[in-house]
Amino acid sequence: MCDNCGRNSAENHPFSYENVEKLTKYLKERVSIVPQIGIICGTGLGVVTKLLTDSTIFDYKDIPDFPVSTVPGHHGRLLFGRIGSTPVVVVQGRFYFYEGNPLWKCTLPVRVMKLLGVSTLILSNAAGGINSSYSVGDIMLVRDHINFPTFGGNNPLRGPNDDKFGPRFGAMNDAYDRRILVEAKGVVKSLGMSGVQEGVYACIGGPSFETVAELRALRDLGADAVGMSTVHEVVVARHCGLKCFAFCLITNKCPMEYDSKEKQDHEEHLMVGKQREDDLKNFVEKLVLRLTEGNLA
Ligand SMILES: O=P(O)(O)O[C@H]1O[C@H](CO)[C@@H](O)[C@H]1O
Ligand SMILES: Nc1nc2[nH]cnc2c(=O)[nH]1
Repeated sequence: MCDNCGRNSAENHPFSYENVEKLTKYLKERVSIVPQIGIICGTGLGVVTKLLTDSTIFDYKDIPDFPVSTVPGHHGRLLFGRIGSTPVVVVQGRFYFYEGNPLWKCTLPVRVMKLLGVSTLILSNAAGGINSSYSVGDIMLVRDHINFPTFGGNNPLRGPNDDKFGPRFGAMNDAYDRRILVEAKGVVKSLGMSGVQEGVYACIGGPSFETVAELRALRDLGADAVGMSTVHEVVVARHCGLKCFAFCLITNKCPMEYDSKEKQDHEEHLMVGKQREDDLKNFVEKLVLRLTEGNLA
């Protein structure tokens, strides 16, 4: 029974704290790892799962009340394991607004991770490069975001606030943890990685990609890259006190001119992820180790 609205099924309306607790209990009873870091895999970025040792895997369809993924390239699995000695949980299979999900449902995995014990979240995504200096295959460390759905009132925290998760009104000027960003830059340097940028990610609702006029507007508003995810997860993560770090794989250059040859194509975005797999895997592995060693996780 939902405490917020009194209805029976937890499937079609916001989960109360108790609903999420129940869901989390199901997982806790079946896995001994208490994850410290949560990782959300973006489109084509499932390579991170290869880092896990000692893993226990749940298909979403087997977890009572958990939504299922429908987007190609997203497996729909929750994986528990270790990266080095650090206990982690990996979300492989996002839920998107454009699939018809309300944002509270898109962000459910974040609250599940919180109640599992996670304190730091690493989010990744495939994004289009708006900044003219970006190339396909670049990695952009996210300094900040522009949450367009929220400009229109569509925020995952809309509706009754559950104080057990966090306060009604929350600051977002420190959405992306500065100290983790500094560590991430240190990892980039130590690995000698090239093609790494730092910038602002804009989220639009999708699933259609942007018009040229929309892309120019996003650029003029300060966006360096654009996608359809991540920001609502960060809103919910910050609400419940998780530290956040995010990075984008630039899978395409956005067509900023009417005669641009660039084209946005989901299958191609998956391919670019494959091409940068090794770098992404090494980056996440080293970052997790650094955060643990530096007591930042
Ligand atoms: O943000 P992630 O999950 O990487 O997915 C990105 O890739 C898809 C488009 O190819 C969109 O869903 C966009 O948001
Ligand atoms: N909205 C949007 N999402 C993406 N995901 C990967 N590339 C893009 C893009 O160009 N635009």
